[in-house]
Amino acid sequence: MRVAIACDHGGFPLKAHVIEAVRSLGHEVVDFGVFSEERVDYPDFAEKAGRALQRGEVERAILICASGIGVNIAANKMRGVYAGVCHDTYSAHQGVEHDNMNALCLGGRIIGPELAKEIVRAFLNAKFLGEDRYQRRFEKVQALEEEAKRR
Ligand SMILES: O=C(CO)[C@H](O)[C@H](O)[C@H](O)COP(=O)(O)O
Repeated sequence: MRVAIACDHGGFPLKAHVIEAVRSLGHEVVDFGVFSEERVDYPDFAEKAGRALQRGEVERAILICASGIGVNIAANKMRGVYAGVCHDTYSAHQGVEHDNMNALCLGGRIIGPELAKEIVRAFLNAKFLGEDRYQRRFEKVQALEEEAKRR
């Protein structure tokens, strides 16, 4: 699959390791930057990857800032983007299987490269189970999303 990757300066040191993990699974990386540790604003890069998800150009996104929190907040403001901060492998696969998470957020100042790579593998290998209860809950999330547009 095609996977968008975007980070800010706080996530930049981890980005190369994440890209390596994505490619090692045979997936294609679409890299939305950044390309240095020069200070930037995380919403700008979360938006680039989120728009690619919305346009259907990628199936998943991985966003990295210092904590994972900023990019997560920004990404979840975008329709059709379902992001979660995961610093353990269980959350990374369960978030996809149960919640249809399509964007993984990582903190470059929180975890190291080896754990990040395992988390990325868990996220990309997982599929939404779509069983009745998970589908029902996901549709309720989508209903909240629609309601937010009207308010
Ligand atoms: O981690 C973040 C938000 O949760 C941000 O993306 C920044 O990386 C963090 O705030 C650090 O920014 P700074 O300009 O290096 O202080």
